[in-house]
Amino acid sequence: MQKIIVPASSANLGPGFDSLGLAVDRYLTLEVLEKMPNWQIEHDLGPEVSHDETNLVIKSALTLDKDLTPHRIKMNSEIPLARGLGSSSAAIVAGLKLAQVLSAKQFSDQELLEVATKLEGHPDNVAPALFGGLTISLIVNERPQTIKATFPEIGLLAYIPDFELETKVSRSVLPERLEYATAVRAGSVGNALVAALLTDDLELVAELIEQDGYHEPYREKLVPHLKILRELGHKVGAKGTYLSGAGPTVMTLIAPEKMASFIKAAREHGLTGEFTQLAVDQKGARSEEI
Ligand SMILES: Nc1ncnc2c1ncn2[C@@H]1O[C@H](COP(=O)(O)OP(=O)(O)OP(=O)(O)O)[C@@H](O)[C@H]1O
Ligand SMILES: N[C@@H](CCO)C(=O)O
Repeated sequence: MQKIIVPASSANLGPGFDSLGLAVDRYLTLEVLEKMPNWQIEHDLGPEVSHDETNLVIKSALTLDKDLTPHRIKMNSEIPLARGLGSSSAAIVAGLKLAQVLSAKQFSDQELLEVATKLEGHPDNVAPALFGGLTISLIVNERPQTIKATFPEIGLLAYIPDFELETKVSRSVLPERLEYATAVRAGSVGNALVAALLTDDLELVAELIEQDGYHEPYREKLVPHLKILRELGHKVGAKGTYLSGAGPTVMTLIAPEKMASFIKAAREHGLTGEFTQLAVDQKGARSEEI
């Protein structure tokens, strides 16, 4: 039997809006079971996620190859829905990997990236879900491209609030236009953040990852815990806090030995969501025979 494994991902990393993404070790898995007259996907993700060919996983698979033979699929996901940890991208990438497993045709990594980006709308989550690690992505000449890089050695602590925030809602508060000077500054901060990440300059990362000018200032009202966690991070010497994807999850770069006091302080400030330590997934989406 084939098993497909796809990591969660944390997008933006502050000023890398719609571009930077990091694969993390929470997983969506598919088990490819017997052939069926119609597609059937078993899961316990709740009533809003369908069980037939309208499911995002199956729709994505059929986008790559519309002639796939229907199968029974078992899906398990550790990635919470609509929380900023790339659940929709993981589902899309899992569907593309499913097509790769079932189809007689061959698909290149570039084809997978192109179809996944088209389905998700931007490449920042699908690229790390596909390839693992830290990815720097963009769409140039209408083609998505991505560069895989190494993330510095630092702990990752996610705060996952107990409410959902759909990407389309979180994008609806963004402005249609930015002042020229604001855009220039936001771009230069993003460039320097990438340089700081690639040169392991964690002090500079800590400063720049909190200097986004593209999305966080507009989303703050939807995610009031971002400011609280950022300020607590400064007190305990964290290496930066940012809104993960479209939120509401907030990610803090912080040494593991500082996590307990950070969490304790957050609880004292009334934050009741889940704290979870994450690690970078280096492999990205994969399929294996079990
Ligand atoms: N395993 C899945 N199977 C089918 N549909 C899914 C699955 N996971 C997510 N989805 C769909 O994607 C929606 C969530 O996508 P959304 O872009 O709002 O959030 P996200 O991908 O979790 O967060 P972000 O893009 O900010 O990291 C769900 O409401 C559901 O419709
Ligand atoms: N870059 C995207 C990630 C979520 O899909 C956003 O922040 O809206």
